Amino acid sequence: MKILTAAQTREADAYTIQQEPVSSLDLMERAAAALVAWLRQRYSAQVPFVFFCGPGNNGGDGLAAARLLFQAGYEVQVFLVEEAGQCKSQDFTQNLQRLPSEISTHTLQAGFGFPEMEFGAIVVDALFGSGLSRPLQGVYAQVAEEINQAGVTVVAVDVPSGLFTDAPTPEDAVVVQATYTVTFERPKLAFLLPKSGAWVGEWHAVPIGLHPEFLQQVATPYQLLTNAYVKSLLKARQKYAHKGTYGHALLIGGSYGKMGALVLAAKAALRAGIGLLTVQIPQVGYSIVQTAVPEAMALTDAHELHFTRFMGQPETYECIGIGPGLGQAEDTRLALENLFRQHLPPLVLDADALNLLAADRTLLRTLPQDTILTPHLKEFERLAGPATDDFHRLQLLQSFCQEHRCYVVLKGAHSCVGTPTGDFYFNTTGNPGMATGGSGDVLTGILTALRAQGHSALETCLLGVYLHGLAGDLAAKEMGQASLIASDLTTYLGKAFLALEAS
Ligand SMILES: NC(=O)C1=CN([C@@H]2O[C@H](COP(=O)(O)OP(=O)(O)OC[C@H]3O[C@@H](n4cnc5c(N)ncnc54)[C@H](O)[C@@H]3O)[C@@H](O)[C@H]2O)[C@@H](O)CC1
Ligand SMILES: Nc1ncnc2c1ncn2[C@@H]1O[C@H](COP(=O)(O)OP(=O)(O)O)[C@@H](O)[C@H]1O
Ligand SMILES: [K+]
Repeated sequence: MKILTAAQTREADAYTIQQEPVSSLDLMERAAAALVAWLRQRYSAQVPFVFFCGPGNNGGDGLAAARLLFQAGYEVQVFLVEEAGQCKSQDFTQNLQRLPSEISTHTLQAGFGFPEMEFGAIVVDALFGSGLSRPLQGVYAQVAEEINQAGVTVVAVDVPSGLFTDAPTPEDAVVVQATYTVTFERPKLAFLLPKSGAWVGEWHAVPIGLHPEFLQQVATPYQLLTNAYVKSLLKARQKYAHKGTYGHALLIGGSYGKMGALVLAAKAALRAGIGLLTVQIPQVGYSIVQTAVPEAMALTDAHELHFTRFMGQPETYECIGIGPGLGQAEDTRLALENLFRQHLPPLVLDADALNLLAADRTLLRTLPQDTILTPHLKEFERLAGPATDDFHRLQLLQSFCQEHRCYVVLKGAHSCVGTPTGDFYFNTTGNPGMATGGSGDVLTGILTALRAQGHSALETCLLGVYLHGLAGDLAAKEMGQASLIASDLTTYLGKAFLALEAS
C-alpha cells in the first residue's frame, strides 16, 4: 500500500473531487463520518467529547464530526481556536454554519482560560492536519500544551496537530500527544518513524473513498506492507516434495558465552520451513547445538571459542546466514574477509557480522549482490554514519542500499526494508514485547531459511519481517508483552504461517 505525502494527499483529494465527482464539502462529510464511526465503535454515548478545531479543513473535519456525534446522541462541546485575523477555509465556515445551536461553542484566542474538562472526557484534536506549514505558535501552541497537560485521552484527527508528516518536526516544537490518531485513507510517513511516530499514539487508518485510479498511478518509494500482499508471497508445500526441495541453509555464529543466539536462529530457521540446516560453530558449541537443536547438522571450527575459518563448501548451501553470537575477534574478521572472497550463495548478515563490516568498511565492497543486512538503529549508524533525524536516516538507508546493491532490514517498530532500487517497505506487524534480547537472532534464522527456499531477496525480507512480527503479536496476545521472550517468536511462527494463510 502506497504511503502518500501531504502534497499527494491534496492531489488525491482534488482528483477525487473532480473525477468522482464529489464536492469538497461532501468529501469532508465522508471523512467526518468515518471518524465518527470509529469513535462510536469505541465509546458509548455516556462519554463526553471536547473538540478543539483550528481554522482549516482539519478544523472543518472536527466541526462536521462534532455535529454527527451530537446527532447520534453524544454530549459534545466545541472550542474554536483562532489567532486574530487568521483566515478560515470555506469548508470550515460551512460546517460552522451547520453546527446545531444546542452544541456549546466557544472561541479560544490568545490569553484564553483553558476549559475545565469533565471527568472521563475525550479530547478530539482538530487544530491542524496535513496542511501544517510551520510549527505551532501563539494560541495554537498554548492549546496544544494545555491538552498535553490535561492528562486525558486524545484522539487526533488525521494527524496530531503540530506534527509534520513528511519532514522532521523541530525538537523544540509543540505537538499534541495523541493517544489515538484516526487518519484518513493512509498512515503518513511520520507515523512510521521512531521519533515522530511517538506523538501519534496508536494509529488507525479509515478509508474515505479517495479515487482508486489516483492511488494506482501515483508514484512513491514508500510502501506499507499489507496482509494481502504478504500472503501472496507464501509458497504452498508440494505433495511430492522431499527435504532437498526446501533448500539447505547454513548459519555461522555462536561463540563462548553467546551460543544461545545461534541456537535461537537455528530453531527459527527450522520453523521457517528449511529442508536442511547446517550450523558452523566453535568447538565449545558442539554439544550445546547437538542437544538444543537435534534437527541441525554441525560443522565445528578449528577454534575452541569463536569463528576462524569456514569449514564447508559454499556451493552446498542455498543461503548462508552469518552473525548471531559471532563475536568480533580479529581472526573472525579475517575469516569473514576470506569467506567473502569466495563465490558465495545469497547471504544474510546480522549482529557482529555487521559490526565487523562497520569496523572494516572495505569488506562492504566484497559483498555479493542482493545481500540482506539486518541492522537495528545502532548497527545501522555504525555502518552508514549518524543520522540527524528520522528522515535523514531514510536518505542514508536509500543511498546505502543503492551504493552496495543490497537489501537492508532496518529493525525496530515498523521495521523498514530498504532496496537497491531506492524503495522502502514498512512492516505493520510486531509489538514492543519484541524489544527483548534474541528477537533479532530469530529474524536472521527466518530470513536465512526463506532465502534458501528460493524466495528473492525482496520477498524474503518482506515475508520474513511480517511473519516475525505476526508471531510476536500472536505470542503477546497469549502471554502479554512483558513476558514475551525471543524463543516464543519461534514457538508461534507456525501459528503465524497459519494465520497468514487463513487471512
Ligand atoms: N477535501 C480535502 O482536502 C480533505 C481534507 N481533509 C482534512 O483537511 C486537512 C488538511 O486541511 P488544510 O489543508 O486546510 O490544512 P490544515 O487544516 O492542516 O491547516 C489549515 C491552514 O492553516 C494554515 N497553517 C498551517 N500551519 C499553521 C500554523 N502553525 N499556525 C497557523 N496557521 C497554520 C495553513 O494556511 C493551512 O492551510 C487534512 O488533515 C484532513 O483533516 C479531509 O476533510 C478529507 C478531505
Ligand atoms: N517496539 C517494537 N515493536 C515492534 N517490533 C520490535 C520492537 N522492538 C523490537 N522489535 C523487533 O525485534 C527485533 C529486535 O532485534 P535486535 O535489536 O537485533 O535484537 P537482538 O540483537 O537482541 O536479537 C527486530 O526484528 C525488531 O523489529
Ligand atoms: K489534528
